[in-house]
Amino acid sequence: MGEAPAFIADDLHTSFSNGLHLKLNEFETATVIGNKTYVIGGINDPTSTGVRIFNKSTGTKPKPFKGHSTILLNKDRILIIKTNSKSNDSIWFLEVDTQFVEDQKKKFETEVVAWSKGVIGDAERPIVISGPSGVGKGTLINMLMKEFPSMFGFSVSHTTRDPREKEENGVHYHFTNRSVMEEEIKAGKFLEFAAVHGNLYGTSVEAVEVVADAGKRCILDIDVQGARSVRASSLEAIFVFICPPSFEELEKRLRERGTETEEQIQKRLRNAKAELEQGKSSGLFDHVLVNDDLEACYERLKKSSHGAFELLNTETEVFDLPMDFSLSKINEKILINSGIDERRIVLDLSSMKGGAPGRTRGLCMYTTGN
Ligand SMILES: Nc1ncnc2c1ncn2[C@@H]1O[C@H](COP(=O)(O)OP(=O)(O)OP(=O)(O)O)[C@@H](O)[C@H]1O
Ligand SMILES: Nc1nc2c(ncn2[C@@H]2O[C@H](COP(=O)(O)O)[C@@H](O)[C@H]2O)c(=O)[nH]1
Repeated sequence: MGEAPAFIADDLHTSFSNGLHLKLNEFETATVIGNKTYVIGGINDPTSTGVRIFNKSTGTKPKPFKGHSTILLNKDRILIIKTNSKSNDSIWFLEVDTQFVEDQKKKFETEVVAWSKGVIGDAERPIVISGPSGVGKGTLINMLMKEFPSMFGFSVSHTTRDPREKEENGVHYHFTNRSVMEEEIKAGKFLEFAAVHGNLYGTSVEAVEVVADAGKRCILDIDVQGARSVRASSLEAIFVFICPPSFEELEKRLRERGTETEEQIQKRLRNAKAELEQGKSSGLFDHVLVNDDLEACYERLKKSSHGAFELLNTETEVFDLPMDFSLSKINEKILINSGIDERRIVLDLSSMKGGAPGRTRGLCMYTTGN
């Protein structure tokens, strides 16, 4: 029996215990086994009994919609264009064999397909900043956010550690507890997570999406293990490692910050040794900066994030897609030919790149003709 992840067709409105919504055709039955739904029967092909297999799907799904057209792209994703919709909510992808789907398959050890929304416009590569505790990552990031508030957005991580004085939930971290976070990790909500200095820390997919959706470049402050996970993920980031000028200076900064107990400081310093070795030698990082003089390091950080200071194109025109259209593909351009007038809408996929998992940016859409 051939097994292919299936696209869920029109009129998605029956719910199954595995969270799947679909409408069965006449004479079809649906059986849920684990996270797969087997739809058997159907009246479309009288010569055989069709079997459709609906696998576990992940990502933000589109709201149920009636009309759509599909086109297969590179055999790794299906492009779905909704009819009678606004251009900013018309483009969806069902990823069947992308890197993101492969990652999810490994994680869940099951077949997975993933929805991702096509987003028109650009999103610059996120910046991952790592380095031992107390080296000055947060200080440098704050300087960047203060100088360029509309350009950079901070990825607010989840953590199971207690908030420090002046730390706000949802601003500095999403403070949570271990059992809740473990459940959310199992549910695939995290792009990366790691046990750091005795607590769990993680970057949710949503934390990155929120920043990208605001048209800003995302900054992640995460440890070396997290950086390694992000490097292996579908997020195309720039990786920067911050070193102290000496171990003694690192200890001094950590103590003078005054936010940890002596026991915690000792633990962080022990971990710093391994982190410094990995950071400097692993080839994981694109840039290694020494934070001796703060201003000088900040200037080098800005240079490392090359391209970051170009203006982001966040303004995109919104227009209506027709009720009826046909699709054709020429190279990297999808032509949406209106069935009613001479108007033709062009979707240019040539610069297609991921701003965040579950979101595809770098798409350009424009109209030609009347
Ligand atoms: N170049 C510098 N020279 C002197 N002090 C610095 C420098 N950079 C940062 N600091 C100070 O070092 C302390 C630690 O900095 P910061 O909190 O930014 O570190 P961090 O790397 O974000 O730590 P953590 O990973 O624990 O969050 C702060 O008190 C900060 O003011
Ligand atoms: N892997 C991840 N590491 C993270 C994340 N958020 C923060 N961190 C790192 O944890 C340590 C300690 O942070 P602190 O706020 O308790 O001092 C530091 O190295 C951070 O970079 C995350 O989401 N994932």
